[in-house]
Amino acid sequence: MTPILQVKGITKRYGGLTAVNEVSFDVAEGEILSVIGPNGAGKSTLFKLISSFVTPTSGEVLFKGDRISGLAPHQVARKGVVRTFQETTIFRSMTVRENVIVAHHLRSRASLLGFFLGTSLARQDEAEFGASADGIIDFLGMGAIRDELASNLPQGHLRALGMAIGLATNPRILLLDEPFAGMNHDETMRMVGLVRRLRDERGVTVLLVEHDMPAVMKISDRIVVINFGQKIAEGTPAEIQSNEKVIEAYLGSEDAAIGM
Ligand SMILES: Nc1ncnc2c1ncn2[C@@H]1O[C@H](COP(=O)(O)OP(=O)(O)OP(=O)(O)O)[C@@H](O)[C@H]1O
Repeated sequence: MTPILQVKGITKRYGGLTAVNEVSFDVAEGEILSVIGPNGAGKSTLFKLISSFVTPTSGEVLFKGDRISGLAPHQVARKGVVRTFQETTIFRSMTVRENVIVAHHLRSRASLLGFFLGTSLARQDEAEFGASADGIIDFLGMGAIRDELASNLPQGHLRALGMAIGLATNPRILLLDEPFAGMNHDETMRMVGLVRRLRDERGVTVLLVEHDMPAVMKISDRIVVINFGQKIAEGTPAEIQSNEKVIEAYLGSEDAAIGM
């Protein structure tokens, strides 16, 4: 079966600096794959290359066998490859539900202008989007804060809202940028459970960049390790934890040791 995502020899140079260097890997449909590596290794750049926020210097990314590199980020998102958290737009003066409804307009037939002008197509979308938004909010266990203004939400809830906004675009692949950052153990475990359910119940393929090693080891089917822009290892959590190159890359870095 063709992998849902293929990263093929992708390179990104900024002037003399090679942020990502000839990285290749495949992602199978329904897989949870983490990208890890010391600070500055090139993980965020790799995510931006996959979601087409930056253009590769060379190499390409294929989604379901079609090249997506070179498309605009919104075109890639419409195809179903959605990056969330760092560049998610949350309208702080809107409620949780309103934010999730507005996010549906990325896949809307009517334009966002139509939504504000109240055209009939937009009104039809509105009813459909309201029901879908409620489904997502319930799925994420956010029912109690449905009508809360985003400006009143603490960090953990804002993150959940970021995920709800990502889900509103009906992704086939969700790219999560440090989903556990700033969370305590209980919040992290709750988020781990949610990501698993996303895959199990909605069939979403998940790629994540994360520094929280215990969470990465718990959640991932497979891990890709990047150091100085290059892929140095790829394998199951158990394989990665005992990989000499990986242990060496992490020695002396700010991140906690790879083992637990
Ligand atoms: N827009 C840019 N212009 C110039 N250099 C950049 C740019 N974006 C990233 N870099 C450089 O590319 C390298 C990789 O950065 P990147 O943010 O991808 O690493 P990272 O692994 O995500 O780091 P962290 O874990 O600290 O978030 C770094 O040396 C960074 O300074």
